[in-house]
Amino acid sequence: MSKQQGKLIEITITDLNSTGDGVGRFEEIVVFVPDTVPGDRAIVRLVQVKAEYAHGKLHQLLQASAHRVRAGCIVADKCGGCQWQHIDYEYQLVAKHDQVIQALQRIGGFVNPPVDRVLTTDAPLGYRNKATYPLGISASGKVQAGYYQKGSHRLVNLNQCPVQDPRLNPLLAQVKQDIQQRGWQIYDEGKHQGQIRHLGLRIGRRTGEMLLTLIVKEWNLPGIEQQAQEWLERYPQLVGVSLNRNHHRTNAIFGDETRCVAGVSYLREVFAGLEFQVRPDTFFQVYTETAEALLQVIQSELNLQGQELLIDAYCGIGTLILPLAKQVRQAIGLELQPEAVEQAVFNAEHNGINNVTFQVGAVENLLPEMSIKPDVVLLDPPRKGCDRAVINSLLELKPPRIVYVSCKVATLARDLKFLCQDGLYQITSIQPADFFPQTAHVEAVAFLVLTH
Ligand SMILES: C[S@@+](CC[C@H](N)C(=O)[O-])C[C@H]1O[C@@H](n2cnc3c(N)ncnc32)[C@H](O)[C@@H]1O
Repeated sequence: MSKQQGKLIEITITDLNSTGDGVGRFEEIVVFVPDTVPGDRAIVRLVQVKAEYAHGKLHQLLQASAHRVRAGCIVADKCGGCQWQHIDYEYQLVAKHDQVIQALQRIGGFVNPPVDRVLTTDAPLGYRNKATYPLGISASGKVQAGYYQKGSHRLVNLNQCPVQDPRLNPLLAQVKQDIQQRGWQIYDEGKHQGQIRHLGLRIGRRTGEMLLTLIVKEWNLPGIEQQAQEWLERYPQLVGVSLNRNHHRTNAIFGDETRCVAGVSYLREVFAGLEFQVRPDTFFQVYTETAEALLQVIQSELNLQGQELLIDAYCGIGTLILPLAKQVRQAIGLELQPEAVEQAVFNAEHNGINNVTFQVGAVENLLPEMSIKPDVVLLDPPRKGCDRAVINSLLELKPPRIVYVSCKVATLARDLKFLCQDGLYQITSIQPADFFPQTAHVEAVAFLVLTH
């Protein structure tokens, strides 16, 4: 038997899979190897062997691919935050384009999907406007913050992260020290004990305003008011410090309740020419500039004439619906999270947009109850995609145009298959966008028209 666990094999990497691992073949099986690139020839240690595939670990690089680069991060080989720091940026874009095509072909059954080049604003580092770091304790008792190692809950301690907006970095090391000095207990997920679980940082790219949030197990954190004031004084761009309580045994980061401890409970950001207030606990696209470029593609593709009724399902704090509302007769936003809707209502009023209303609830409950006939439905669901009830309502409502914004192409492909069954809808184009450089994640927008 030539494929035992632990065995060293020599392979050539020919592909990348959807989670970002290199893919090669050894004898009759497929081998997935993190940290490799198509074109690499390598010695790989088999770490898990199944009948038709195996997982391997890079042991020695014999010949480096032409697409391999030196990572822009010193912990890139350990940290699970990025998968593609070792791949040149041009090739990352090519790989993401392929990823979208493959998902549409394999999962959606589309033979020749019309996928455009990946949209990018060409700043593959220093782009993220938000960081949420799990906290931990080192063997010597030091407070740590960082990301988990690939496939584990072991923390890789960071004092800076090259994909984050560099203005957030100075806070990281100092806040860890302050937590240590205050003697606040770091949460232990095994025992479900301790006080602080995560450190959240957020920045308005255009305004420079920052928010600091501690995600805590219980509200009681002695000295937090004084510490929060000290942080506000030390960092003039920091406009608010909040606590968010998550007292559940869960992998979800944020809990349901957020309280501002010092300063204000939101930062201001300029997006598509509008001023938004963004809270620590509501969704906002992490790459502001590319999200704005994608919105321009949506606007140009839709070519709205001012007469349309638009529904934005999964509208968040109004990032997409508010700029679009200025180009239609009426807009309706649907959103599950009450805090996001509250913020969306504020953002609409603040920008003088008065042809938009919002409904709080799950799209799968709200949409089937709607008796109106929208001209355009915009969908921007979380990674799991649309509930089947949402797809069924769309098949009944038959809006002439659907725009589907997705952060997971597998569920996009699944949902497009349902919408295009029997030829009811046709995809006119698909625009991928690089919202997450250095990672294997890709955003994509599909434009659909009703055919009959
Ligand atoms: C990917 S975000 C998009 C938000 C917004 N379109 C934007 O660009 O900022 C998805 C949003 O859907 C909301 N959401 C998740 N599940 C939902 C559901 N079943 N019904 C309605 N909204 C939901 C989340 O709270 C989140 O605000």
